[in-house]
Amino acid sequence: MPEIRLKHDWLEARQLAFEAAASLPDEQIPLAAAGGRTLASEVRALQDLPHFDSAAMDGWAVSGSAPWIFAPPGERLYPGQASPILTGGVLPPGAKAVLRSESGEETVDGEGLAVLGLSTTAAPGEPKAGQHIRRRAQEAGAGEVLLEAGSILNPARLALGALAGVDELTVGGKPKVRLLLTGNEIIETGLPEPGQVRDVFGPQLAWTVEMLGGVVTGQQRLSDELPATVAALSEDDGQLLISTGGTGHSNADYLHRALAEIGAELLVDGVSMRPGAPSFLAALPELGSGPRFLVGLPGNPLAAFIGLLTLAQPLLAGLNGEALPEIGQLACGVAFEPLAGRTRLMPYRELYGLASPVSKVEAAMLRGLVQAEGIMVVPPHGVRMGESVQVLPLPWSTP
Ligand SMILES: Nc1nc2c(c(=O)[nH]1)N[C@H]1C(S)=C(S)[C@@H](COP(=O)(O)OP(=O)(O)OC[C@H]3O[C@@H](n4cnc5c(N)ncnc54)[C@H](O)[C@@H]3O)O[C@H]1N2
Ligand code: MOO
Repeated sequence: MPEIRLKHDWLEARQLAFEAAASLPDEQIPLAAAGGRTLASEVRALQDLPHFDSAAMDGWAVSGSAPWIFAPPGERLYPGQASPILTGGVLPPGAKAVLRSESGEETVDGEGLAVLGLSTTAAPGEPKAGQHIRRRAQEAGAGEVLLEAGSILNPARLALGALAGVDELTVGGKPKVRLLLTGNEIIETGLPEPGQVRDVFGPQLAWTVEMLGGVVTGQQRLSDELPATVAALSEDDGQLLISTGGTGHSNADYLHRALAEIGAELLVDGVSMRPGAPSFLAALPELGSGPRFLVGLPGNPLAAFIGLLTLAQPLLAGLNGEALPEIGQLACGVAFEPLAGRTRLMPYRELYGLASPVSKVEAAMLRGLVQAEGIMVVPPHGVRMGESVQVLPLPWSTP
């Protein structure tokens, strides 16, 4: 466990959050739930693909050349025999080709026997040997590697897994995240009255967390009271809880009291940054299924987003077995005075190749973030105009 210290500077807090997490073990999950996951072990064809010879067209399986008489369905065909078949149907033994329905005509000969001949629209030479037959193993032989370990399971790969008859896949472990939204003043629909606040996290935080590599298993409104908070922190259902609001130490804030009551360990107790200073990271007591963490985000919307990038993003990267996300560099378009001990995280746009801060970026605002292309990291000692600053991409602008 990292050493516990209070009020970490921004870089240190980010690093601590990353180091707190060990990469999760691989897991087996149902194929249909594996979209977007990283395959941990290769998938081989369990049998030939396809596993039997079949028709690629509706029509007749035929042997020899026209005219054909009909053999009993499914039985071996001898030269001069045919039997009806549908696309995907099992080819009877002895079939040399499939004549598609447009190219054949069933008639009755002089003795009243059903006969298949070529229609007037049949192409010259039709049916060629092997025509319209899907051969066994033409896509893959049994044992061939179909999907490489390390590949991201996109829709085509999932479909191929299904075609191969696979029911479960072994994928890299991904952190399960539950969201706890505090605040008795929060309403989820309609226009808030004075004293009420419209919830800005419910509609998007889960999505943002998914972009950062978490699997959100649930989202819960948490009333401002101690027993409910203790109960919510004591459920054994994943690796990470992310809370919003209630990071303060007022009578209405219960997170810190609940953490103390359950014996949690504060790994990052506030970050010397603006906004988002009260953001914290705690290690929760283990309940049987491995390490559990709580990232506490402040209630102010922009502050919460900065807390998410500072603590939750690196923690999720660590749990996913990924590297700490890289920080970019950009020349700064304005000068910033020093701000004792505080790193400023400012939404910016790139203008003429320079990082230029946007307006409306107070902790409780959101219009600045809407205009932003990234977050610039202004160190406590300030920045001269034209000097390089560190920049973080927004989760939704990451390639
Ligand atoms: N005496 C002090 N007061 C405050 C301090 C301080 O150091 N001393 N720090 C300020 C800072 S900085 C922040 S940030 C906030 C942190 O507040 P909390 O995390 O305790 O959050 P709340 O008090 O619950 O809410 C703050 C603010 O955010 C609004 N909020 C909460 N949830 C939502 C939501 N789901 N959607 C939209 N808005 C939400 C809430 O209504 C409040 O307006 O504390 C400062 N105070
Ligand atoms: O840091 Mo608070 O996070 O200013 O709103």
